[in-house]
Amino acid sequence: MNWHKISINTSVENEEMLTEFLTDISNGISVDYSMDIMKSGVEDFDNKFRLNPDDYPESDIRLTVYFDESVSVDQKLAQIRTFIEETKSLVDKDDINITQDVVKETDWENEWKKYFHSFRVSETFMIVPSWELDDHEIKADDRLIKLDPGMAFGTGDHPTTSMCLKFIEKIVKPEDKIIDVGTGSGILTIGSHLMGARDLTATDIDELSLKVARENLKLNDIDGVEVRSSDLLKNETRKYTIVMANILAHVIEMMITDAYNCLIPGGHFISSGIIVEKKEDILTKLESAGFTVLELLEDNGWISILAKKED
Ligand SMILES: C[S@@+](CC[C@H](N)C(=O)[O-])C[C@H]1O[C@@H](n2cnc3c(N)ncnc32)[C@H](O)[C@@H]1O
Repeated sequence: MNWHKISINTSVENEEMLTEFLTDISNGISVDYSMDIMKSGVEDFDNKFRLNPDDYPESDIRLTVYFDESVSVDQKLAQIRTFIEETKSLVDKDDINITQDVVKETDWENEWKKYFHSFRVSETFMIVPSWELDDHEIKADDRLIKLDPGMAFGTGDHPTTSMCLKFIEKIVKPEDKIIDVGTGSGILTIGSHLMGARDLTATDIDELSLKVARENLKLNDIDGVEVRSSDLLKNETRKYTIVMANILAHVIEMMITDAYNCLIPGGHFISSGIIVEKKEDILTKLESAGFTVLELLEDNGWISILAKKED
């Protein structure tokens, strides 16, 4: 099915009037705020919403409504234009910008496949999307991570993920017991399996991510991973040789002490998803929990840390 999408970019002063009107003539409305407005309204914005800065509108706000294909979009556009013309209390009318688009329902699932292709993440790790498995050349010592990320985070092209894979390539051994906290697409667990590790636990708080992770493990012919729902390391009683987590800095902060307690002496903590501005904070917290920081990687404003619990 196709949907008509109408977006209106305007000043924040018009939000209330337009929202009320658009709610009346549609089945639902979404409002996006500019980066500046979000920053002023959300405490700790950089930590929480920095992942997709391009998603924010350039105008103060963007109001978006959808109509199914049976509705006359021209009629809806005319209604909206008349409302804008006739409503005296709306401000900056010349800067109200209306755009219209048609969205195919199936595209939401498949559109991104056009942009996601095989690529090398580190010396030996290659990411290969499931729809490109047959048409790509493999070097003798390449480690292929076959992936269909679906709606879960973790295609390997985000620096926070690729830096984790570089640490995994460097330290993971077959005898390791590993927990991948916030597994997303399962990419770090698959990478660890390719390094020979077999005692693997992958957790996430999000059910959809767990489903995608299970599918990706299957795609890579990996059995025996414990995939389960969990909130960070709360209620974790097992001991591991490696804890890895690519979440955001404020979440990493919350789990540092639990990570230390879940590791055997000599165990490693790989943490990622940390913006450079939080670097000193996290390093201090790691050290005061008892970790020794072994290595730090930095890429595009993000850092990843390899730390060790001393023997
Ligand atoms: C940035 S993604 C990382 C995905 C993948 N590990 C990677 O490196 O690409 C963070 C993941 O952590 C999960 N997450 C967020 N908060 C969590 C929590 N409190 N407990 C467990 N998982 C959490 C999210 O659902 C998401 O899948």
